[in-house]
Amino acid sequence: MGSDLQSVLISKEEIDAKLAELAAKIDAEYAGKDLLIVGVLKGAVMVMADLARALSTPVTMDWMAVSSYGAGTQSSGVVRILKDLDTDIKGKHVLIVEDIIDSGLTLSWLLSNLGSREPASLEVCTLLRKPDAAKVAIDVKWIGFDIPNEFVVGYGLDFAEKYRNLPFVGTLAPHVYGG
Ligand SMILES: O=P(O)(O)OC[C@H]1O[C@H](OP(=O)(O)OP(=O)(O)O)[C@H](O)[C@@H]1O
Ligand code: HPA
Ligand SMILES: [Mg+2]
Repeated sequence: MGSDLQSVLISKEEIDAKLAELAAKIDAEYAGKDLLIVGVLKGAVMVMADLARALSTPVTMDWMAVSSYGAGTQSSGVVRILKDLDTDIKGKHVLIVEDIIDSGLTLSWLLSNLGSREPASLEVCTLLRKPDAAKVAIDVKWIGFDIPNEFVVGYGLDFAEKYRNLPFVGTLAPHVYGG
């Protein structure tokens, strides 16, 4: 596992099973509708890739890049758009796909930003959520796992851009980030 990691919190098998479960629910919700899934770069790349392949509903995919964490383990609270959507979402059914909701600040900002573009519907699917870290309340329709308020890495999630390619979600040893 390497000395930088403290423990495996959610295994690859648990992630796969959860995404299959979420995909079945999303398929049922959007049957007969055109669905655009929007991945929030960079963290959501793994969830997007695996969730999209677990869905039976044909989807189109677009990406937004925002950043609020920089190189630290605390949200700066300031969300910057690094890359906007390529497509106009007016009148479309949009599902935002996230890796994690931590303080909720990123998603709260995204929901208001994308909501103002008048989509037909706007929902959220996230693999992880930290209920004890919430600074704003957000209505999230599909949640994979509620996790403790610890900094996690892997399966898209980084610490200073590292560890995104781990196939599981793990906790980082405090010495790595000065904890
Ligand atoms: O609920 P919050 O406290 O706002 O945190 C969640 C957001 O933070 C992470 O993104 P980050 O800004 O680190 O960019 P990245 O996806 O490129 O790593 C994560 O991917 C979410 O988008
Ligand atoms: O726990 C986390 N780990 C990695 N990136 C994050 N972005 C928000 N919370 C986290
Ligand atoms: Mg990050």
